[in-house]
Amino acid sequence: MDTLDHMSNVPSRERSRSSDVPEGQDAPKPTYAYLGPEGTFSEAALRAMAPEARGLPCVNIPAAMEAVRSGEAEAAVVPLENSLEGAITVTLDEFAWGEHLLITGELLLPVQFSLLAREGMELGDIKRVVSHPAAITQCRNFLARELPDAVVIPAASTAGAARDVSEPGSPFDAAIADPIAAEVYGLVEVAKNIGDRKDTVTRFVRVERPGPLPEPTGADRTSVVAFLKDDHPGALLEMLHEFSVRGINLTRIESRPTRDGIGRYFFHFDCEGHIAEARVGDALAGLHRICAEVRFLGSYPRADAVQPKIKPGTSDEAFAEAAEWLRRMRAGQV
Ligand SMILES: O=C(O)C(=O)Cc1ccccc1
Repeated sequence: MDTLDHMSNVPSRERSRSSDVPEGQDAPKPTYAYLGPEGTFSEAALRAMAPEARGLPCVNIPAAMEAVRSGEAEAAVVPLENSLEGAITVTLDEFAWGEHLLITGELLLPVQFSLLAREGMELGDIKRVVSHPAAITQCRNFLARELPDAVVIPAASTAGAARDVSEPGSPFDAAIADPIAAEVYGLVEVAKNIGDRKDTVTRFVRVERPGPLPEPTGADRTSVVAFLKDDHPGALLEMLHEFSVRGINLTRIESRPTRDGIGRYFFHFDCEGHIAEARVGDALAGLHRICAEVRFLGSYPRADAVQPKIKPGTSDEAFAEAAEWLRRMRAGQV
């Protein structure tokens, strides 16, 4: 995968809510919250998406999103899914349950993991490994093969784990993290590129307070959360039908517990297209009619710039022509 190609599609447009800057003065740098501390993959994603931004490291993903809600940050960059293990559920749940935020951009970040330890440590010395759960699950084979007896402990972030390992008297022997974290925290790479697959990618999204949407580009993605009205046979099929009948391709579907009891779920959908396009708007309105609640999470340019194939009869022109036909019929102009 060509990283820069994907990164270059990040929209440059800033939805700045700051007032106009007087002539001769530099615009203030926007503040972007991210899962800290320095050296996380989230920080790498943020630097790629908004090189001009001031980074605000946060203790966890919900705190980064909360910094946007409170106005402490203009935006946050948070991981949403990875190509090996799927969803980052804490992010999905924050979108579904937290106060409304909008996704305004995305980035695909190729991710490589290293095993970092203090100088002098060797693989055979490592008994306690610490890292973010998303890193641990992507390095399962390495851990089982090379460190079968090691205890693996989850941490708030990869770089936080590396920082913990670097501290004198640390209870941990090694961290799984970005090689960059070795430089930041004075550690050495005991093993490099230890991911179960060497080509994993994490999708990050930029999150902002509700406001104007990014303009459609022709290669967009739309994200929504849908809560069922009631549990009945075919309820999921009915929701999927709203997309399929309008020729809309889904790019991700996830069920998450409603927290009301076993067997009760709500759904996250990502689909191709922009809510400004007739077929997508119509599908979301259809979902709204049949669901208890639909939370619109945003329409934003796709990082891979892939354009959807428009099925005959589902273009904006086809919708406009059909609406005009209906108007004529209703007026008796047969
Ligand atoms: O902990 C980090 O560095 C993060 O940014 C979260 C994460 C962990 C593993 C892969 C991608 C993102």
